[in-house]
Amino acid sequence: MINKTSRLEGSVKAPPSKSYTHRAVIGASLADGVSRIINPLWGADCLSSVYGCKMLGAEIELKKEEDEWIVKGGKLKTPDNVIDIGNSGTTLRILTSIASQIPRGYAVLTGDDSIRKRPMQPLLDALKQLNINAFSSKLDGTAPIIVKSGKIEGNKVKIRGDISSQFITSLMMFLPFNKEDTEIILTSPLKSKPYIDITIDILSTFGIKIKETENGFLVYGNQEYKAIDYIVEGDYSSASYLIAAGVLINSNITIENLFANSKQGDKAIINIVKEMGADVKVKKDKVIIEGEYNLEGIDVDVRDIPDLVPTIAVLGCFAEGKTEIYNGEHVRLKECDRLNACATELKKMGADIKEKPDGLIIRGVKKLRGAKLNTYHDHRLVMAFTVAGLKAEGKTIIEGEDAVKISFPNFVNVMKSLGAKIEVIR
Ligand SMILES: O=C(O)C1=C[C@@H](OP(=O)(O)O)[C@@H](O)[C@H](O)C1
Ligand SMILES: C=C(OP(=O)(O)O)C(=O)O
Repeated sequence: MINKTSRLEGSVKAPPSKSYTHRAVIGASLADGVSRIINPLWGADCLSSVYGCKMLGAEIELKKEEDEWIVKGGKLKTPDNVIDIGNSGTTLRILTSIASQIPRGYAVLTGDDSIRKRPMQPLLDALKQLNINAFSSKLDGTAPIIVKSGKIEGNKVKIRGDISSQFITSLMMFLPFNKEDTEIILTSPLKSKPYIDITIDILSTFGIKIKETENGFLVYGNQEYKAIDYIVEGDYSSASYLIAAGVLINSNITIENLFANSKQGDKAIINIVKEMGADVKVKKDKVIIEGEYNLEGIDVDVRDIPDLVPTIAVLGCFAEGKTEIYNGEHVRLKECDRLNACATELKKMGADIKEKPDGLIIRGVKKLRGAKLNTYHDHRLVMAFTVAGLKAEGKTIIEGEDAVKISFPNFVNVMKSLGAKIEVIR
């Protein structure tokens, strides 16, 4: 239950990056040797990657006190059971390609109700072009996915870029095992590109080279992952809820562990709130928010920042005039249809919000009223709607609050430490 909060104060650390943690643990599992992942995200999605990598042969020790994961990788094995990756799209997509490199037999990857609806066919079709047999058990392009052990063949693969960049990340992480250099050719414009930049960035740390080309990417063949020590940076998508709360409520807060030179696309949240009129201060490794701002509505292209949509939708509700979110067709393909969910639920608070095929049009009403909101088992909706609840008149009940464990397990405590009036009712 959330109550209107009139002041936020204090200093908090942004949780570690979900995207970097996934790639770090999977890359380390492919490297012959021992890697250390320092400051990993202990969120359920990243633990799904840990579990999947273990099932595929990595030895991983999770050291809570040291806040480190020790990964001994390099030898893939045939899993002795189905791999249940829970709610994590990133894990499902990346491990589908990797699983083809087990020495013999099959791997089966599945997950929860939401994951078994998320698109996989473009990746399955791409793998087929490389002589890898992976298919949907229901023959409808969704998990469970059955992957057959096989040798990569060919030097070209075509894939569309507009459904999920995770397909391309997946290919990038497995193609170093091809004997030949492989060209990834995009057949439609790439969305969520910054996540590819994250992949290329961390893969270079593992010693894997990828080149951007005119039509896509070139992954060099016959490359070996090398073991590394890796410190995971803070997560801008998770920080977006803290930043949104900070600019909407009278605040004096500092969010540490956010690096100004990060490759994360979601650092765009800084420019979005600045453009809306909030004078947040950006330092080398932190963001400072002081005061309370009157925000103005803006148009936001979310092609490369799909995960910020719920945050921007909430900001738009409290801004003067119109906020338009566009280029976000892929935002419907996440844990739930987030465009529809934002429109449906924020309306319950009195928001003026219209759904379009590729986005939302929000007319700021300045005042929302507390309501009972469904969050569709979606962590980002829980966090964005919490921010709306802190600014709304009266009480807001957020159903399914425990979904925050996916990407920001201590979200409620962090918010409470800043003074947010939140009570968890179980
Ligand atoms: O590769 C990643 O770490 C991610 C890519 C994005 O998905 P899409 O590429 O499917 O848009 C993003 O929404 C997701 O939360 C994380
Ligand atoms: C869509 C998300 O993650 P994934 O695709 O890994 O499930 C997310 O974290 O918002």
